[in-house]
Amino acid sequence: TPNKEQQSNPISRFRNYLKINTAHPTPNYTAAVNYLIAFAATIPTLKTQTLYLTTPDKPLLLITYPGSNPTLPAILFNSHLDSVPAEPSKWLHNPFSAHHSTDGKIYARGAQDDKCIGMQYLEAIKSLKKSNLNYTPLRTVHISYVPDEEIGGFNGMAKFVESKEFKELNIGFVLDEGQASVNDEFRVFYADRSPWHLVIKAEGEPGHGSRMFDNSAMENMMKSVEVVMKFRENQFDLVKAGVAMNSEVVSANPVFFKAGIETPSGFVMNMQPSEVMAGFDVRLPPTVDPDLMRRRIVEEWAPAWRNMTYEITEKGPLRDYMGRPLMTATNDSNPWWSVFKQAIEESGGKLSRPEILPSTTDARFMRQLGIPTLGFSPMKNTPILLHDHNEFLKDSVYLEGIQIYEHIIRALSSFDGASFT
Ligand SMILES: CSCC[C@H](NC=O)C(=O)O
Ligand SMILES: [Zn+2]
Ligand SMILES: [Zn+2]
Repeated sequence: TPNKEQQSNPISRFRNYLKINTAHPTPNYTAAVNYLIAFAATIPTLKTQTLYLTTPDKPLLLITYPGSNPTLPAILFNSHLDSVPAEPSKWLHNPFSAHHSTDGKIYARGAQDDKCIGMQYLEAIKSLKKSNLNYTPLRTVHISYVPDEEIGGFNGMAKFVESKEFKELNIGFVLDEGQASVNDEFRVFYADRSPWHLVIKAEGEPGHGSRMFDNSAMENMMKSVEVVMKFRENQFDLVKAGVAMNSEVVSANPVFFKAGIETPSGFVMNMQPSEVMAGFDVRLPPTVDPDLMRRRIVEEWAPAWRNMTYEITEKGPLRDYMGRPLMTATNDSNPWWSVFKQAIEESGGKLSRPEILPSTTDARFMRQLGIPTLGFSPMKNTPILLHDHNEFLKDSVYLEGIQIYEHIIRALSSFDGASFT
């Protein structure tokens, strides 16, 4: 009969975390936080604290591994509690059963994004304490579990970084989630692209469906759509030609069109509507000047002379408190970078060239405060399945990740920073 240790091992603990459904729109944050608190309680010296920065159904869990010199800036390891929804009928296995296949794959929503890292942080500390009894961190290590990253983080990390509790942590460096790598090198991210939700609206002359006339709302909108799609093609051509990576160009993807006069029996066919709307998901790399982009939108995408209006909703900051683009240095000017990189190398791993993340994470809120923040999830030789059907992570990749974090946590938390605090 299996003993207790065999029943509860890193893989079973990961699978149990994955079985807690924290998918939007109804994430069970309370269950996830209770589970993490119970696991943290099995690791000596860890302290836990639950913060409620908005409503009681959106807890934020903070776990602390105290360092011997609390005056030094601390290290923060962040992960989000939530995940995007899943369509179970389109999966091979139920996305909330954490099915473990005979070839080692663990299928679950959140397996890659990002419940793996949330559990790996704790497993790494557990393992570090077991294998290295004398190890005490110099710097304090904090682990945060935040709600709502997938819907923008406005009631999660955005509130946390503004809190008195966060300021008191005196964070010097942050690791947050990254993305899987399809080859043998780990990926690391020094910036995100900023999302803009752009809605453009065209107005024009209504009229009988049989009439040809200038300036209908539809015609005005179609002209804009052509302009946006041409811009998109030019940006995408840079990627296809190998001149830039996907995350280094501006993406502008149409996500909705709203037009026509709809009745219970369908769209009215013989009326040309007086109003049309289209929505675009626009992503700006930190290297792009947002004012130039705004001018392009006013002058070319939604020009008033074509009877168009627009609304841009910026989903987060573009610049830090000093007005600088939200980028973390990945060279010797950033001592944390050097310590991080060396830890990866000492663990036997290799890093590929630092990248900009194509999407957005909570890292932007910490970079806004000027805190160096890198995106990193130790998943190599793994297909990129975040937000996809059949998201999975191999057990061996998960376990290797725990060892990588042991190296990272030890290196960062023992970094004395000599001339640097
Ligand atoms: C509007 S902010 C949304 C944040 C989201 N993050 C993960 O996918 C993203 O779309 O990048
Ligand atoms: Zn994520
Ligand atoms: Zn995500």
